[in-house]
Amino acid sequence: MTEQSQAAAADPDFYPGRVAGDAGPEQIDWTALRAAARLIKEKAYAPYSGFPVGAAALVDDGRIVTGCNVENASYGVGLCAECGLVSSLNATGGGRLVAFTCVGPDGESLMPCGRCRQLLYEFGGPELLVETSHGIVPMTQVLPDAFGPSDLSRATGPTHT
Ligand SMILES: O=c1ccn([C@H]2C[C@H](O)[C@@H](CO)O2)c(=O)[nH]1
Repeated sequence: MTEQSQAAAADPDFYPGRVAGDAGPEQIDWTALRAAARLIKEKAYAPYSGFPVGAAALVDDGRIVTGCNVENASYGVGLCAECGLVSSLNATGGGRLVAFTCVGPDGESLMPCGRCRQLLYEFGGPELLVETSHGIVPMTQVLPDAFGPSDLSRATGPTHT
């Protein structure tokens, strides 16, 4: 059992990086986050789709992490901007995502794709604030009834036939 799955087993509300005392949407500098997403979008490698994406998130220690999409000639293995963002989060010290925004080719808000909602849930949990074209909403609205780390507490151990 890993340290994280032990923590998940001990606390049903566990998710990595959880802290008390969350900031509300009004405490977040969304303009700065959007600017960071627009800036990193310029680094996207999207020669196949022509659809550059930039993502930026505020971490609970105040730093901002970003990511851009990186495509591949083997289309299916392309990486979304959120993949780069969560990699950067972990590479630069970990922590919990507090607020997230993503922009598409026009620099305007873009909803994270289905898989990336799960990536974001892992590191932001249900309270992560997400900017959408219709306002700022918690992750519970973006990924309702989410499967998450705490569900793994029901594991029965390795099986094979
Ligand atoms: O949330 C999303 C949705 C799409 N893309 C990328 C994947 C692909 O490179 C391009 C077109 O789907 O946009 C992201 O980076 N994040």
